[in-house]
Amino acid sequence: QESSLNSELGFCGSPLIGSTFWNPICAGDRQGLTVVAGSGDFQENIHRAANKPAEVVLSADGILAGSPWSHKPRCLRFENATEKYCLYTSPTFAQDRGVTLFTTPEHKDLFLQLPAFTNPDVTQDANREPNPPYESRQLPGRGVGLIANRTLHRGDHIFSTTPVFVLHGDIYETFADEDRFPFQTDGINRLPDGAKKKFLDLCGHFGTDKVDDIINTNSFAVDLFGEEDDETNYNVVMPEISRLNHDCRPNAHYHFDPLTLTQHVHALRTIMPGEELTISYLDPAQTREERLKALRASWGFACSCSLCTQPTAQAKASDERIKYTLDLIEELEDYSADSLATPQMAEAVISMYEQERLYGPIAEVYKLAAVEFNGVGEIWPAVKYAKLAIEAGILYGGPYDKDVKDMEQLVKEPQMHWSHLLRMEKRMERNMQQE
Ligand SMILES: C[S@@+](CC[C@H](N)C(=O)[O-])C[C@H]1O[C@@H](n2cnc3c(N)ncnc32)[C@H](O)[C@@H]1O
Repeated sequence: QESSLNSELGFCGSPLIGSTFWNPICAGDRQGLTVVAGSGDFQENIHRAANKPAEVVLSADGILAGSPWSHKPRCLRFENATEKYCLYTSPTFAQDRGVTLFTTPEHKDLFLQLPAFTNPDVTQDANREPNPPYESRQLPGRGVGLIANRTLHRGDHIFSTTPVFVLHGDIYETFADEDRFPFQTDGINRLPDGAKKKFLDLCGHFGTDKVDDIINTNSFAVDLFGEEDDETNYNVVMPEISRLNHDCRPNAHYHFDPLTLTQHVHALRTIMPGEELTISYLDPAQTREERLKALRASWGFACSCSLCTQPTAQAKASDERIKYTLDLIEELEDYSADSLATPQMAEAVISMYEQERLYGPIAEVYKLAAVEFNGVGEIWPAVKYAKLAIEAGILYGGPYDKDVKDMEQLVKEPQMHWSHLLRMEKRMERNMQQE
């Protein structure tokens, strides 16, 4: 489960539910023959010159009738591989905001089947900020940030935006920088002026190729197409949401809807006017040292949030709480007969998440508690925690998140849920085997 620049760029850690800030540097690169080619929509003529990348000249003169793309797709292919990755720009996507996809022709066809492309109505409320609950300001030592201009309560919607650049995760491993960079730059140049300006105004911090630097610093990692463990990782840049700075105990969280290609941001707790809106760029259930290291490596700053600047005694207690909860969560996620998990253990984890102010990820431990109570046949506490998991899960993973759906099933029919009496049955089986 995890997501901006794909958050855990530096150490490629496991992502949080839904989209995650990601940093593709961890994907590394590989050198290979570059091919500039047309997509499957166009006839390709490949010309190879000695010691030079093969180049493909498109035989079609213009854009095919009915195509949503404003330019002839250009493609890259690694050596003799069959897979190629092409640039597709739709200037009309999301009420003419526009988007460039850098993906395979096969995935391009899947994108075109998404409601985001087939039904423009689904994105009509995205990217619109008639009366935003924040102002954008330059902040000392942290660049641009967004400051709340009115009181927000937990669950309040802050904004929703669609990406202007969507990149298949495999391009980082497949292509050398010198092949990839010009393509990425071309992908941005093809965008409508408004989207291009919003992208180019974003900050980078690695000081490398401008467009690549902006992608590294500002993209979110999202999973698209396929079943759970078989989904493809994409990096998406949504310029407005990228203005949110990091806090290890943020007051807002985001989730990505893969059907509408829209990222939604909501308040996680009460936010007072004048407070900066923040999200977490990484899995917040890590020790201070781990968080500081990851933030420095992936986003180039020394975190000065309230948690990272606590006095030593509090910081040590927080680290110990986090390590302890991670051990307990491992036990709770063990559904074998040997697990020592109990409902009280799950409640202890909830309490520690509250002490840690982990108001987004707490969705996951509410679920563990619901399952634990249902596992021993205590239906009403199970329903109570399932309801809490749904409330927090909608903010954390979105209304269509699989954990939210699972908890809705538990509330509806606890005795029919996969967890009902699971713990008791496993332990009885084990006892019988031992006798
Ligand atoms: C996704 S951008 C956030 C918006 C950015 N401040 C801007 O001006 O566009 C990430 C960059 O913002 C800065 N940043 C984010 N959170 C910060 C924080 N808590 N303290 C200092 N700098 C931060 C870092 O330079 C980081 O690389």
